[in-house]
Amino acid sequence: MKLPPTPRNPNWLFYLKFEADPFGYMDVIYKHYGDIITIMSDSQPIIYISNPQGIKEIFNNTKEITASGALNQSFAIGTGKQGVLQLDGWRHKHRRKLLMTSFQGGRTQAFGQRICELTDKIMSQQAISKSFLAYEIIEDIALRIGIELVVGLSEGDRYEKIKHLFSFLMKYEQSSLINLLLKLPFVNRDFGKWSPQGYQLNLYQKIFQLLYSEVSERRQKPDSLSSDTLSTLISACDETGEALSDEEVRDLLLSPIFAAQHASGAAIAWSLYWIHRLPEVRDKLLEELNTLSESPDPMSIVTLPYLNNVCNEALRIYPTQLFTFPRLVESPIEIMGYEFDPGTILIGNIYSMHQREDIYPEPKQFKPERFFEKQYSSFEFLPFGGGARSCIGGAFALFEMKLVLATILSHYQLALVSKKPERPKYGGLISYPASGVKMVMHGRRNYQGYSQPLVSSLF
Ligand code: HEM
Repeated sequence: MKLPPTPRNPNWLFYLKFEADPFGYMDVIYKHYGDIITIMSDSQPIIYISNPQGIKEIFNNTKEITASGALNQSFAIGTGKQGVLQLDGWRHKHRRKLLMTSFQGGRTQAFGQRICELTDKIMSQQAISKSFLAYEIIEDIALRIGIELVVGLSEGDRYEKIKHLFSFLMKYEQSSLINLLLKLPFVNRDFGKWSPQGYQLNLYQKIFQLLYSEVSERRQKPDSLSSDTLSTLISACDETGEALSDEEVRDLLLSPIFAAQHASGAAIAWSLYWIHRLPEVRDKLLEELNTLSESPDPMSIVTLPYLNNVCNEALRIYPTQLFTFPRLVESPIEIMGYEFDPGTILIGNIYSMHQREDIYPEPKQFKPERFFEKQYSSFEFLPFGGGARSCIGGAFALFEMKLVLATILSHYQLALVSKKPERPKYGGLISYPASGVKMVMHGRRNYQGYSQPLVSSLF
């Protein structure tokens, strides 16, 4: 089997360069080796593809390529052994469908007003003229929305504990020191709760226990009026007609909460950054928001075309998930002139796909207009992946992005503190703003954009 080209660096140097500047290094690799490359992991070839034809094969060829759950076992530490990421075949399909019913259509639409209120409540707590890290605030909003949507909790002791643990875990895993320690093979073991990995496992165990208790209690007192994911799962049956076990329900809740917190939080923070870095984008967006009534219905916000394209462009230029989950070649297959044996791993390289100059002219420029000018195929623009393992929360994530951004933009006057570009950092699965997008609030904005004078004593 002749494999696609492999970057010449030894693996340790490859990972070091990627860690230091993930997007810059991927640009260099694309320029030197093209849109299909091999990275060897021990003796296992992993093929990264950033070509629409190749991506189409990964998403659509379900006969020779599977979305193997076994390849996602490393995430089980945070998502449990029976999480949707770890499942295969018909069981994966069935559980996906169950989860998707709670993230789609009327259920999420009814949640729109709540997203706007929550965003306004958190933003109104920011002091005027004092700087704050937008990524931290947005992550808090996204996590609250995620827990409420998935578990149905918005207050109380258990809610506070769950929220605190998810938030603390994210900070712990994004800390540069912990990240470095967890990469060292002789440190990355469970030596009890005083070791970095043992401590991390202990935090996950606490989350698992809290969610398990919530599942068991809700099973005792089901509420037919609740529309959260937990309610959907406890009233669902598996393929044999039996109810899902409490443990399985708990595992199925975990990856949606993590995704809502991490992926949505980073995507909204990146959008805020671009909007405030480019005054012409912010002004156009405000102009569009000013066409709405004073208290617009959330559904009129989500149909705004420029807002839609700002979100798309933010997801294009810095996609929060750089790669699709891995896929497994099950029988010999040819992709882009290369023949792959069973056992080869294929990954869609979302970032490099979104940076192709032939598809996105001036790819480094943030230009929402490009989405007015061209209709991109789902193999060219793929922030939510595609095929058998495509994002189950993609539609909800876009809905949430638009409502959070519209609420912030139309009610608050914000500015970036620094003129320096914000660097992306890659952690675990997602890329996020390395310095957290430092911003300052100058004041409130009234309906139609008239700004209110600064009255610090109000806050
Ligand atoms: C802007 C926010 C988000 C982005 C950019 C994003 C992106 C992605 C991507 C790229 C994948 C992998 C697709 C593939 O391998 O083909 C994925 C999978 C997934 N996403 Fe998202 N996501 C976001 C928000 C969410 C939200 C809000 C939820 C849940 C509420 C969610 C739940 C999931 C789950 C459960 C999977 C795995 C599906 C499976 O294993 O079948 N994501 N997401």
